[in-house]
Amino acid sequence: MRAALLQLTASDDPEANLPRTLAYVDEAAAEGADLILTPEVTNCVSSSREHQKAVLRPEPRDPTLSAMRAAAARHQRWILIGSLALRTADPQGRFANRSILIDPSGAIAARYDKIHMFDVDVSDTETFRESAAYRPGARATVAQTPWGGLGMTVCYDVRFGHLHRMLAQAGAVMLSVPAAFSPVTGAAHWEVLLRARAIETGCFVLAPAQTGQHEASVGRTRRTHGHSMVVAPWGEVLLDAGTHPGVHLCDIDLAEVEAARARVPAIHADRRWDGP
Ligand SMILES: O=C(O)CNC(=O)[C@H](CS)NC(=O)CCC(=O)C(=O)O
Repeated sequence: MRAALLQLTASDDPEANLPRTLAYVDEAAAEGADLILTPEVTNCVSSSREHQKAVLRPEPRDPTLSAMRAAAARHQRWILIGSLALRTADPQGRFANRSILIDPSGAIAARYDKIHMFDVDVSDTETFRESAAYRPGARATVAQTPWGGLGMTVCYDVRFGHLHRMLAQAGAVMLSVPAAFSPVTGAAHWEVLLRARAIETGCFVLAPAQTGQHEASVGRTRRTHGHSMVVAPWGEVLLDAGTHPGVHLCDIDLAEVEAARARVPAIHADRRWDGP
């Protein structure tokens, strides 16, 4: 199976971001990718709630989603939109941070709303209150694909190891971790967290990331860590995309999942304790 991770530097303008994303999808399809993955908030990286209110749409009217569904059908490939920021019917006006899997007919195969909100003071200058803008999801999702179960997560979820273990126990052989990681925590934690999740679960970890300096017409600009990554179930880093935007390909042999789990059966046979 050939995966293509699209590393993006999205701005806060969904209309301006879309042509670049679609050009990368075309490139990935031409390179023979079976599954094309994009980062968290593919449509809009913004720090301004007012701006988001003005530019975001609910799922049925989101132009990025419509265009990606058409692209999946045109190329007959699977596409995982790492996430879209979407309007919802939430009475408090909060958005959804929603990961969406599209099948090769262009139909939506699965959805996952990010569960863990990044409400963190990383440093004096880097503070995040994701829960002020987004409504957290409440349901974990393992999507069925031709290559086996795909456990869907988003960004900060990567720090909650039990979610990933649960996804693996529910049948995941791949975990998607689309991200817009902060540069400070990225440098310290990103790779080791992804490798830990892969080793603990015996899953392939597919982690497409936002990278670089994100242009913003409103509010403060943001920087992200980049380093989109694929990690094998034994823990090897198969792909580290560095910090340049673009299409990054990685060939994956799903037989490695059972091989790793047979060598160290921590996810199935040797499990004894499921919490208090
Ligand atoms: O804000 C949006 O529009 C979309 N959401 C994000 O970019 C989120 C919240 S700010 N980013 C993360 O979860 C980074 C986690 C991270 O960096 C860590 O765990 O260290």
